Amino acid sequence: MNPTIGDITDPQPGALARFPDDIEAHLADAAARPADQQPAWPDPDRAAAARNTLTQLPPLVLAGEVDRLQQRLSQVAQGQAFLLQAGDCAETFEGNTESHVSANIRTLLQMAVVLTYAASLPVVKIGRIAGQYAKPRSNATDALGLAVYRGDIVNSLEPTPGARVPDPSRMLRAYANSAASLNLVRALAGSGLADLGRVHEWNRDFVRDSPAGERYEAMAKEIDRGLAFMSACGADHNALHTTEIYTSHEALLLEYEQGLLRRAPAASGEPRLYGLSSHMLWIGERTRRPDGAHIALAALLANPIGLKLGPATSPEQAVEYVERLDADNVPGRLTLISRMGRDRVRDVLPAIVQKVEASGHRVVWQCDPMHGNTYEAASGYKTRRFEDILDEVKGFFEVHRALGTHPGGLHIELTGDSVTECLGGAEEIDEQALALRYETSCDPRLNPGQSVELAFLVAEMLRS
Ligand SMILES: O=C[C@H](O)[C@H](O)COP(=O)(O)O
Ligand SMILES: C=C(OP(=O)(O)O)C(=O)O
Repeated sequence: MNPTIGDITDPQPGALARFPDDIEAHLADAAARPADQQPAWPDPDRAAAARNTLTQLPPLVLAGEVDRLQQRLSQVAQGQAFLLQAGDCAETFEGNTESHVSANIRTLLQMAVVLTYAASLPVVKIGRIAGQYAKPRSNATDALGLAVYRGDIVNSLEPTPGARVPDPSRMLRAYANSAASLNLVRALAGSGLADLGRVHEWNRDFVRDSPAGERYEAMAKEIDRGLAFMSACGADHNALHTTEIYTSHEALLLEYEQGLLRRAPAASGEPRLYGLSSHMLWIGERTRRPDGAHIALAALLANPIGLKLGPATSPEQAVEYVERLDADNVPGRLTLISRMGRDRVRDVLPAIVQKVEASGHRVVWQCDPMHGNTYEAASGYKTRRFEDILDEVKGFFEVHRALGTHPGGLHIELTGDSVTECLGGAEEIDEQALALRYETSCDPRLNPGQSVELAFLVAEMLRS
């Protein structure tokens, strides 16, 4: 077992009113709405106490950083940049190690270099990191009949009844773990790991070692020449050796998100309400009921917001969400993350894109090719096929090409560890191989080889 950061003692619950009356009234309204996927805390007062502690701790990110991401996403929405958002399905406290965090960031950067080159556009990089600890689940119990694991911020994966009891002190451990990984992410973004030459060197290793490497060799060589050219021109040191990496997670666990709300001056100078648990927050497929607490909270925040849209979404509903979550009509304020499944994306997405574009709102269109393509293998492992993932991305590009809209980004579950959780890819992982290194605590992730291969294949799509 890796050491985990210890619990923080809960203070007594105190007065929660921290904001001007009108904001408190909106927050009270949001909190009173139906909230799906929340834990049944055995002692709700302890959960309130943990939330109170969070209100007194430093925010994890700063409003200025959130505003900068908003500007970057506004470029994506206007077709001037591409968005790559990726990381673990579920972070764990035990997995919050230097090697795991660095490997995930390294994989994100490797993909980003290839996409930047192919798209000839800046790539905005957002990790599913430093807070991706809460999971929505399909069922309340697991195959053993135990209360289901809802992410390390709620309960433990350990298969015992006691370990599955929701424990509010885990919110404080999640905060501490997020602070630690965020600290590392910030350092990595400003240090050698982000050096473009070094990242490309890893991609060259991938091209050399991968059974499918030959196919990507020409592009890797072009990138070599591009880097040599930039360096010969004396391109700006910062652009070549450091990068910006933003954080995101699903805003699922309401007490946690409420505890990290802060009012801070926005870029305009006006104070606004931010969710400072992360730069970007998204609302998941299972918690996006229009009258619910999650959507109401997201609507109040100054952060860029993501919204997952599954295949049952109608174009009219999509427009309602957009009007609600992008009331001020800010390009890139809302990222619509389609996760339709490879067999539905070509049928369902076009009408949604057309109707939302016609509404005049400039959203980021992002494809999550993971969550609509999950199934259970005969061995019982939850998995996804690389070819299905690729096909959904292809469908997403086809839809946007046909409509003349910008296929703005990808949302991927991956890890920098060499796991065997998704089938296929150049390594041809088959169902027997799943057992070799199946480590996810929730959904199957692409491994580094599959992730970089996907980036090269998407690069081909971007250039075609
Ligand atoms: O990551 C996403 C969800 O938490 C997940 O797909 C739900 O998984 P389940 O169907 O195993 O509960
Ligand atoms: C749960 C997730 O996705 P979705 O809400 O799309 O199922 C996720 O991205 O972790």
